[in-house]
Parts: sequence; structure tokens; C-alpha cells
Amino acid sequence: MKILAINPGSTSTKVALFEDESQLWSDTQRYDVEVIKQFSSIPDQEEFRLVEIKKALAAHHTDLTSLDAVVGRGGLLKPIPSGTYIVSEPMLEDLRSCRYGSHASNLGAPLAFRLAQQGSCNRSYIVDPVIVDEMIPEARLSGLPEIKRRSIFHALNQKAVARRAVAELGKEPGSCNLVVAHMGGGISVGAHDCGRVVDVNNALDGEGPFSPERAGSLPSGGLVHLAYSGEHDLNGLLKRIVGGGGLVAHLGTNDLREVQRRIDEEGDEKAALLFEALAYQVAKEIGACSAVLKGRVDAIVLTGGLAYSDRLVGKIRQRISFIAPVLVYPGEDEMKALAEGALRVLQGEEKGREYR
Ligand SMILES: Nc1ncnc2c1ncn2[C@@H]1O[C@H](COP(=O)(O)OP(=O)(O)OP(=O)(O)O)[C@@H](O)[C@H]1O
Ligand SMILES: CCCC(=O)O
Repeated sequence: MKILAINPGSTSTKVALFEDESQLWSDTQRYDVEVIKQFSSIPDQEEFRLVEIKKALAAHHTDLTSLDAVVGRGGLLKPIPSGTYIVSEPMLEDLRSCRYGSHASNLGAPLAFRLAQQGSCNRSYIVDPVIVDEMIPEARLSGLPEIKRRSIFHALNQKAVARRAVAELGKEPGSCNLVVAHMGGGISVGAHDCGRVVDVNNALDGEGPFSPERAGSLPSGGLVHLAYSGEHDLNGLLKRIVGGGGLVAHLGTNDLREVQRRIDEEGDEKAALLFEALAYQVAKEIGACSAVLKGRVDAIVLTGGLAYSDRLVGKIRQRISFIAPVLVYPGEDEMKALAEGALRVLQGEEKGREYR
């Protein structure tokens, strides 16, 4: 089966072609920030990205008509359980209108749908979108009835690495309790209770550890004062929390390698403190998720780009290795996870779910 996988990020689109589980080629198309700035909203980028993806297909001599399915990263939809979903009109409508919020991943389904249509296979899917919601009732409450917690996290990679961890532990699928920390530009830490993510910090909405680009949890009084200080309008403040917080706000970079360089080469004490605090906050969140699982944790999994840093992983380990064995899977394999999700449906292992 030939499956094209598409993963739109804020300034790039990753495209990869798979023959069953094997990747035939992959391409990361990076867009100049100035090019992206020409579009007033994420949905406005659909046509541009479609044309760019077709250029990648042409460069790799891949004809659209040779595809059996196209799968895209799923974006901000209404909360739904984990799985592979058939792209449908109601889904496209919710993503294109940004009814549940705006995120680059909103483009995954429309692009997959149009490419599948143009190639005539007419089979398009999304897998484990960022709004996968399996939270238990007590996790949904905040301290104010008018503010509900939402499950928005790196579901695709968290679920994929959780499957890998369970296999490596030699256990049956759905039989393990894991705490998975995805540490990338954003950070989400999930409590996986026998395969179900029963609690996770909302990585897009000011919960959990700060990250290279996100502010994470903030003291709410301080946030309210900042909101009324006249320094920011609504969108400016939201952008600061989501794109300009964390390492960017404190150090002006979202690159952990640069932070390490400043510590090593310049003896930068502020950078050293931020590095320490990052490890501390991730470890604290892992501890919280371990309590969610009542201490019955088979393994803790560290993944995402930050997990390439042995130094960060070492500092996190110091605080959490008393809980359970620590497995480290640096980076992410979202393209493979997308292709595998589509394949499970194409091969009849799983039924394609409907989004209503
Ligand atoms: N070898 C490395 N050592 C230390 N840090 C690294 C290394 N490689 C990548 N990083 C850091 O990982 C972070 C980016 O991670 P990643 O690529 O997973 O993020 P992303 O895909 O942009 O965002 P997200 O994972 O939230 O979707 C950056 O801070 C980058 O500096
Ligand atoms: C789930 C996506 C979260 C992020 O972009 O940080």
C-alpha cells in the first residue's frame, strides 16, 4: 500500500511516502517566515502548501494516482478519542473555520483530502489529532467552574512512543502504565493508564512545564495583572504565552543547543538556571502524573527534540528515576505514526472512525 503522510508545522511541512511501514522518501519543506507572514490566517495557507507538496511529489517522481491513501496530522477539532479518523466534510468545516482554535496542524486534513481526491484514491485520514481526549472526570475541573481543562497535547507521538515502550518492555498492548513526556518546542506530559491518557497538561494553553517556546503554568494573579497592564492586547498576550514564552522569553532563543553553548562557552549563569529550571519543571510534572497513576508506573518515557540532550535527560533522571525505569526515545517519528495509523485501517486491523 502506498501512503503519503503530511505533517504541517508552523513554518514547515513534512511530507513522506511509505510503502506499508517502509519509508520510500521524505522531504521537509521549510518556508521563509516572510512568506508565511503574507497569509493572514493558517487556513489561508492551504492552496500555497498544496502546490508546494505537489512540487515535492514531482521531485521524487511520485504520481498522485499511485497513492492508496493520504494521511495528515490532525488539528484542533472537538475532543475525540484516540484513533484513525476518516476525513469528512464536518471535520474539514471545523478545521477550516478554526472553530476550536487555530494551529498549523489544522491544515493536515484539508491537504490530505484534496490530494486523495486529485489522485482519485479518495481515501484520506488523520491519526491521533492534538485534541485526543481520554481524560477522567476529576481531571477536567479547574478551580473555577467557568474554566474547564482541555486535553491538547502531542497525542500522535505520545501514543506512538507508548506503543514502542510497551513492546520493548515485552508487555501486551494496553497492559502498561506509563508517564510520557514529549519535550519539543512545546512540552506535554501524559499519564497513560493502560493505553488511555487519563490526564495531560494542555500544551497549548498555559499548563505544565515551560518549554523552549511556551510559558507553561503561570501564577494566575500575575497573569491577570499582566493582561490589564496595557502592555499587551489579547492576541499579543496569547502569542507571548504560546510562542514567545519559556526559553524564548527568558533567553531570546528556542534552541536548547544554544542554551548549552552559552553555559559551556560563556559561563552564562542565567542560561544555567533556566536549564536547571526546565529539567525541574518536567520532573515535577512527571511526579504529578505518577500520582495520577497511584504510583503504579511501569516506565517513564522521555521523547521529543529536547531528549537528544543527555545533560537535560540526566538532570530529569536524577529527580524521577526512583519512580520507574526511564526509557529515552529522542526526536519524534510522527510521519511513521501517521502512515501506520492509516495502514491499520487499510489492512482492516482497526475501523476508520467517523468524526461527527
Ligand atoms: N541534539 C540536541 N541537543 C539538545 N537540544 C536539541 C537537540 N536537537 C534538538 N534540540 C532541541 O529540541 C527543541 C525542538 O524540539 P522538536 O524538534 O521536537 O520541536 P518541534 O517539533 O518544533 O515542536 P513540538 O515537538 O512541540 O511539535 C529545540 O529546543 C532544539 O534546540
Ligand atoms: C499539541 C501541540 C502542542 C504544541 O504545539 O506545543
